[in-house]
Amino acid sequence: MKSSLTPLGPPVSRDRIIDTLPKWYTPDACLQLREHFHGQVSAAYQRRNTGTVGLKLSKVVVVGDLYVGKTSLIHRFCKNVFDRDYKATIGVDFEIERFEIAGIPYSLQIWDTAGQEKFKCIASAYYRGAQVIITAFDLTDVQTLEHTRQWLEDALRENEMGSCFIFLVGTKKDLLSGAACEQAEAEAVHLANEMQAEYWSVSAKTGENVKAFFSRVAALAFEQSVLQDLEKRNSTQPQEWREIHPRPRKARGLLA
Ligand SMILES: Nc1nc2c(ncn2[C@@H]2O[C@H](COP(=O)(O)OP(=O)(O)OP(=O)(O)O)[C@@H](O)[C@H]2O)c(=O)[nH]1
Ligand SMILES: [Mg+2]
Repeated sequence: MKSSLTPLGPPVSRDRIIDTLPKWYTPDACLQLREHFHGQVSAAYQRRNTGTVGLKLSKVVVVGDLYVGKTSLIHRFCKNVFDRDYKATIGVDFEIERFEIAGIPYSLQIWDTAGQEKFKCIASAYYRGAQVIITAFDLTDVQTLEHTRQWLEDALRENEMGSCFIFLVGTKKDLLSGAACEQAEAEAVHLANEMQAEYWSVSAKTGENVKAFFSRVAALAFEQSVLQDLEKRNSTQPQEWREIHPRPRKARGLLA
């Protein structure tokens, strides 16, 4: 499907083209069980009526303890590399990833923040305006899972209630298998439900689930952006127009 909007820069690579809503990791902790884009969103992109969404840069913030693998996860996705040596992130860093979703150009600005306590006040200055918060922990270190509550609370404090999609991500999946992996995932799924987050297990080392995870993030953020844009434009239409075209569900309802 070709976009009617002129994308900024060269065409997106083939593996950044998303035509259908990517699936969740587990239905036990997932933000959206639908297998297809929301009806209003499908109708909007078929009519090329996605407003300014094609020009939008959605902010994604990745938080979590030091050494859990935030930078490795982002680098695996954005650059397809993995570095065994640890280099602490100082403050923040970001990458921009361009997608084409349902024929519409769409970009994520992925903010990588430092887990080290001494950089926390620099990093937290960048939490504001996030559409997606990714809280990462190390599947082999249960303490890092316990700390995700605090990371999420700090990130949410800088954002409007109900305005962010939340993901809980267990990293270093390659280091666990069998019962140990199942046990760690079960604890994480439990916490994800409390946080109203979607749960994913990934490995930056092997690349397992990394592309699937970010595709899911991009597609859900895209869908929410289209719904919000439609809602905004509907609410500025005259009364008679609104009666013919009912308002879409509130985007925050996607979390239910
Ligand atoms: N085996 C394995 N090691 C990993 C994986 N992801 C990261 N690591 C290693 O874990 C260490 C920490 O990774 P980073 O990505 O730098 O961690 P971080 O969360 O960005 O750390 P800060 O920037 O200090 O907050 C590095 O030595 C990585 O090579 C993984 O999926 N599997
Ligand atoms: Mg880092």
